[in-house]
Amino acid sequence: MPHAKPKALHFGAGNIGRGFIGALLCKSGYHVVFSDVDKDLVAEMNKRNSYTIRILDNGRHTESVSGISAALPWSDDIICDLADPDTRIVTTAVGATVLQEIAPTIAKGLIARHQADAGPLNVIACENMVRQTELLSKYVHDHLPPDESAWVDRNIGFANCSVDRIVPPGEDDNDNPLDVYVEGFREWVVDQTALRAKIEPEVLGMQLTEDLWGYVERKLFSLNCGHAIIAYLGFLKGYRTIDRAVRDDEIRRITHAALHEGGAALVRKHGFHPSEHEEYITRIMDRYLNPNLRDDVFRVGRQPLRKLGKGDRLLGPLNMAKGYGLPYDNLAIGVAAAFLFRFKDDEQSMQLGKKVEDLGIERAVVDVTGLEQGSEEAKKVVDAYHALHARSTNH
Ligand SMILES: NC(=O)c1ccc[n+]([C@@H]2O[C@H](COP(=O)([O-])OP(=O)(O)OC[C@H]3O[C@@H](n4cnc5c(N)ncnc54)[C@H](O)[C@@H]3O)[C@@H](O)[C@H]2O)c1
Ligand SMILES: O=P(O)(O)OC[C@@H](O)[C@@H](O)[C@H](O)[C@H](O)CO
Repeated sequence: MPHAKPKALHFGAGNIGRGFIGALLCKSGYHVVFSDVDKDLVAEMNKRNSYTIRILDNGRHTESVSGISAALPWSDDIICDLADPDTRIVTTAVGATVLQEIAPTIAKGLIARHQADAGPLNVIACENMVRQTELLSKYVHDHLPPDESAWVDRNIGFANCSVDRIVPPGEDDNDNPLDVYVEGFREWVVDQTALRAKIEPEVLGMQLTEDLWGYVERKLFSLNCGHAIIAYLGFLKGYRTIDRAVRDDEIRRITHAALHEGGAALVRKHGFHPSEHEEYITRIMDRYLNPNLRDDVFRVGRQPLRKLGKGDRLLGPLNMAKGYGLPYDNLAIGVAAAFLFRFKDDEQSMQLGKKVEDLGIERAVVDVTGLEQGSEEAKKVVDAYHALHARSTNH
């Protein structure tokens, strides 16, 4: 049955899905269908159809989200939703490593949409990585025959974006397990040039731009960079939450200095005004310090192999700073700390530990980060690793 309202389909009903993207779409007048692999979560969403967002800034307040529904990704309902002319927008927040898993469903749904002559649609992946929606588009095209690929190119806008709001893990003692805790700050910037249809109704708080890359790199190489450094150094000193870790003088000094190292490179590359970028850094440091969020160092540090990727939050700014001949010593400390992060429930952290054990730290650094063997930057990371390892309380 078509809904009277325009529809949005959102993959991933986790923290950012419920706490930001799905909620914003709902507030903008869409009926939001969440799709998640978690059967209990899907059942709960269909039972309650609503939840509360608790905004944890100084003056705490709440927002309620209602009129939602949910379906499992492998259900026929999702294909029907993708083929429904009322569906205007598809978003994801499943994790960058999961995009490949949802691509076959999206491809199948888009073929059905073509057959139903249901018109254009925009897809926006809200994962923390550079060119995340382009990657999803590539995976989707891998599942399309050539004639369908051509139709999708003409009718489906795959738009990259930058998405920013800290949404920590939820608390277990809520009456409604769907409730979610967020910070007040939010920013969602989308590449307007890739859209294939006007986003209608307009999504409140979604900023459209023809020049996305400055936003993407500014956010990933600043907020996420500092966040990761606090998580890894915090773990080594035995802190459980980001706000506690960043209150440690040494961690705060290294993080702040790393943000300035990456910041100097960002200012050079994107032409940001230095004093505005300074304000951006100050605001980020304040966000880390928010004591109400109690964000988990294991959530923020999760999947260190992804975070140590060449274009990701640590190596991205390090390589950029190095490229401009700027200092990067504190960024190198952050990279080194990532090699010491261990959490038994985090597969990547355990794989990373095994790699260090098998190859030794010098070769592991080269293998994981793509830094050149014997280079000044690889050496700085290895030296910082040895210094941290010697002092760590967690090893
Ligand atoms: N939490 C944040 O502060 C935040 C902010 C900005 C961006 N992000 C990005 O959003 C994404 C999700 O992060 P999160 O913190 O919400 O994680 P999360 O673990 O809370 O949510 C991910 C959800 O995706 C679901 N999922 C996993 N595989 C799936 C599949 N195949 N199909 C459908 N659903 C699937 C999970 O069950 C889970 O509910 C990540 O890429 C993250 O980098 C997170
Ligand atoms: O989601 P990840 O694993 O890429 O990164 C962890 C956090 O840094 C991240 O989720 C931030 O909270 C978020 O990017 C804030 O906008």
